[in-house]
Amino acid sequence: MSDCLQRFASSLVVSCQPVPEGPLDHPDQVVGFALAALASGGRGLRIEGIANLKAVRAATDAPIIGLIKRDLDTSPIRITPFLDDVAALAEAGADIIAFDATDRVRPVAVAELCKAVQAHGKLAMADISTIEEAKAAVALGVDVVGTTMSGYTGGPEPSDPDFPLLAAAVRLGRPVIAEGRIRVPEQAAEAIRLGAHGVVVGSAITRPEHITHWFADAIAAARAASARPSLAFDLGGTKTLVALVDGDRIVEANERTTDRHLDPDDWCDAIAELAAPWQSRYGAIGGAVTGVVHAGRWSALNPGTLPVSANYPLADALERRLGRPVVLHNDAQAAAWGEYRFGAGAGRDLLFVTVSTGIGGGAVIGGRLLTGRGGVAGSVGLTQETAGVPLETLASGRFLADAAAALGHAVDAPAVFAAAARGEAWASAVLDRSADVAARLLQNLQLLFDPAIMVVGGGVGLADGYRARLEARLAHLPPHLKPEIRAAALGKSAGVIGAADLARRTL
Ligand SMILES: CC(=O)N[C@H](C=O)[C@@H](O)[C@H](O)[C@H](O)COP(=O)(O)O
Repeated sequence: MSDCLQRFASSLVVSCQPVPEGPLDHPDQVVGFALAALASGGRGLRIEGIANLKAVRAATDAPIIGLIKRDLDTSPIRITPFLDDVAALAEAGADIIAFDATDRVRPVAVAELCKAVQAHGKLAMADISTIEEAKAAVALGVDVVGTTMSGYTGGPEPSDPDFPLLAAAVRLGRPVIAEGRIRVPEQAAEAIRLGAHGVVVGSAITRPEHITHWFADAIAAARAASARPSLAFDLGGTKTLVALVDGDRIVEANERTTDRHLDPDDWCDAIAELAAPWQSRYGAIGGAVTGVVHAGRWSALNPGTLPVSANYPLADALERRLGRPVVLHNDAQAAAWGEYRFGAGAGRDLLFVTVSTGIGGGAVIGGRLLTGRGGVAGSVGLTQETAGVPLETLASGRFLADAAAALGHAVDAPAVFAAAARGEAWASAVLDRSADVAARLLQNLQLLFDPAIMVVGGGVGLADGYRARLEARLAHLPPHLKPEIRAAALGKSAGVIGAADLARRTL
């Protein structure tokens, strides 16, 4: 490998290309950027234009990738399209000359550009956009390949670097420079881990106009999202709650019994009717539903709760009625997020387990709500206690009523708690059976995720004495394995508060 390439092996190369015609578009400023970069860990430079290149060459002997950008009427090729450009760059002191090597209409063939660069005693860098172009360039004998052009040959500009292309190009055996949309240090490090010979970073270091826009746009989006309340709904098996939500505050709410005998179209109509009075008062729209939502489609997890047919297009159905996109989540996932942001979690990693008519859950780990591949992450009630027996059938509110009935007491879950409080042994025994199963679940979840806290909610989970039963069963565990149980703080509002916040974040 040439000495020049060796000098920035596994290192940062800083592209110092001001925004054309911007206030920093002057050779003095380019030299300033270049020297600042070299003084701070940059090992090479990428410089556009002859005047800039000459000025920088006079200021440093660091390796320079030179290029000339042109806007041609007859070709989309912008980077070093002509042989004269190659000669001028060689003359001005570039060590490496970069040229567009994409497979598009061009004034000069890639082979000729490559030959000319090397004839001037310089290294040829092929800026490519596909693996086929990389292969063709390597076959022509270029010295180094850059992923520079990926994402810039048509279609919308992606937001991430093209790491799959980098990884594939590295396998061709020629040095590859990762370039294009590397915005944060972690991406630069990942490029090196993928085998890049060097990493070119431009905009994120030397285009303050772009960087300022990134910040200003993100702030503007957050401002717009928090300027108005969100509309959120929680569609469950027994009730449909629709609310205007401002942060963690329910401004107004409307509720209706969910008619299980109707179908999803009717449930969507109900949501739209309940939201109608607030039409112009909300920004984002978020929804929490029982069952699983993935890519805007809704399916039942437990048809006993609400008999939704598989893959109902819920996002479309609601957007048609509400006139705006709706961000959807499973209800327990949304509640987990609500508790994480505004409730018992207070920003700590948590597992949320709601023991109610059924059992649901959600996980927020590392500040992210886990939704999973298909949307079912956190559905702890459906984990199998023994083959074919979902855990919730042995611990939920439904279980309490069934177990009571089997003992000759035709009562609901609250009545089981009341009987236990009166000292009736049969009721305590039923609660103990549920708590045995739920405590085992919490112990397993601690081992799987090791969250900071375990938030327990739901009518059963929050009923008098239930948490104490769980604590008693976990008391023997050593501190590092023992779940830190907290009572859910948002109650029945957790779903709408979480759904509203999740929607606000996607604006
Ligand atoms: C596509 C194209 O014309 N890229 C140019 C190539 O020299 C420059 O405008 C980029 O700034 C450079 O590639 C570095 O990329 P980023 O600024 O994303 O770090």
